[in-house]
Amino acid sequence: MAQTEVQSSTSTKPITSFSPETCAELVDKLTTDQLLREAQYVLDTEVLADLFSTRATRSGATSQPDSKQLSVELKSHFMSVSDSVHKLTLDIESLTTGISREIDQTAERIRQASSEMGKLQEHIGAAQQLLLEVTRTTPPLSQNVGATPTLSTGTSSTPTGTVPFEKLDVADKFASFKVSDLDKSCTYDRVYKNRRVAFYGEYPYRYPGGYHKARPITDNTYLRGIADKLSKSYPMLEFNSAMVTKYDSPDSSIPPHSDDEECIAPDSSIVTLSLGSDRIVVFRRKLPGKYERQEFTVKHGEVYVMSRASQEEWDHSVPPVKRAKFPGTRLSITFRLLRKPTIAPPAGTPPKRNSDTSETTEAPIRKVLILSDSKNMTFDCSSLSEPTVAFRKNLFYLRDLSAAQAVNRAGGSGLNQCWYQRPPTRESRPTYSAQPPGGFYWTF
Ligand SMILES: O=C(O)CCC(=O)C(=O)O
Ligand SMILES: [Fe+2]
Repeated sequence: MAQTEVQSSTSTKPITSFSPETCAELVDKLTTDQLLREAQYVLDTEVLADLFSTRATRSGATSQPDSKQLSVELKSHFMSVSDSVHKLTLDIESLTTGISREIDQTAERIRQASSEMGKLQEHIGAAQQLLLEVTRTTPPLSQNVGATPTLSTGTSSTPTGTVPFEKLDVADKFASFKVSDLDKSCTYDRVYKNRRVAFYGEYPYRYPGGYHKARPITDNTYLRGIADKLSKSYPMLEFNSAMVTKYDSPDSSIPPHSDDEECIAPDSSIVTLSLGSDRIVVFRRKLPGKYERQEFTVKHGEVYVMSRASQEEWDHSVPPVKRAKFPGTRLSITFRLLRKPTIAPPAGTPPKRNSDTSETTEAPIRKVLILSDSKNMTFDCSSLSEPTVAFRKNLFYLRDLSAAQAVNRAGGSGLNQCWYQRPPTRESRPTYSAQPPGGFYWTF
C-alpha cells in the first residue's frame, strides 16, 4: 500500500502512516470475511465517490448526499443503464436478423448466379466445340468461294482449292421479276455475235473485248428495283454495277472466261441473277493434262455467286444449247463491285478475250428515224442510248436497235413510228422498202 492515508470500513477515522510491514501484519491478522468486506468497501466507496464527485461537479453541489439518496440514485442509474442495454440488445437482435436475412438472400443469389454460370460455361463449351469443328472443316477464307455463311451451299466443294460458285438461298424473292419487262427496260450498249449486253454502273467496265462507259443505274428503273431488292435482302453483297446479258436464242452463249479484271474490286464477289429460260452454266478448272468440269442448270429467279478467288482457278461459260430443251429467252444480271479508274481508258478498240474470237467488238452506230405527226412530237428519248443526236426532233443515232424498238412499242397507234437506217455506202444509194418488214423497217 503506497497510500499515506486510508479509510477503514471498521473505523471512520483515517489511519495514518502505517509502514508496509505493519500493513502486512494487520492484513495477516484479518479473517477472510473481514478482508473481503474491506475490499468491497474500498471498491464501493471508490465507485460512489467517483459518481458523487462527477454529479457534484455538474450540479455545483458541495455537500455530500446521504447514503440512502445515493443508493436511490445509483439504482435509477443502473436501471437506466440496464434499460439501454436491453434496447441495445433488441436493436442488435433485429440487426442480426436483418443481416442474416440479407446473407440468406445473397447466398441464394450467388447460388443462382453460379448455376447460370454453369449453364453459360456449357454453352461456351458447345460453341467452342462447334468453332473447332467449323475450323476443321472449312477451307481457308481466300480459297472459299462465297465465304459468307448466309450463302447456302448449292454445290459440292472440291477436296482442294476453291469451289467455283455458290447458290444464294433466295427462295422466290426474285421470281416475280419478268424477263420481258427487264428486256424492255434495257438499252443494250454492246451487241456481240451471240448475245447483247446492257451495262449500268458508277464506273466504266473494261474487259478483254469490251468496254462500257459508266451509266447511272437510275437510267433503268426496273433494273434498279431488282438491284435494290438484292442489296436490301443481302446487305453483305457489295456492288456498284449491273450488267444485263441477253441470250435470246438457244444459240446465244458466252464463251469460257474469268471475271478477273483489274477494275473489279479485289476480293469482291460477282453475283448473277438469272431470269427467263433455264440455261446451263459450265465451270472448268485447268488441272495437269485435263480440265475438271462442273456444271449446273440455273433457273428463273436463281442467284449464284462467284468469288474473286474462284476466278483465278476456274473459268465459266454459258454454252449454246438445244432448242427443244431450252426454248426461251434468258437474261442474266451480273452485279460487280468496280473500282474507280485511275487512268483514262486507252483509245481504240480493246483487245479481244482469247476465247472470245467469235464476237464482234462494238455494235455499229445506226441512224434511227422516228416519225411523228405534228400533234405528237414528244418521245421518251431516255431509253435511247448514246451517242444520241437529234435532228429536227426525228433522227437519232443509235448502237442498239432495241431502244428504237422500245420507242416504237411505246408509240402505239402508228403516230410515232421508227425506222432503222443502215449507213449508206458509196456503192449503194439508200433504198426504201415500200412495206418494211414488221411494218416498221426502212432500209437504204
Ligand atoms: O449469264 C451468266 O450466267 C454469266 C454471265 C457472265 O459470265 C458474265 O457476264 O461475265
Ligand atoms: Fe462471267
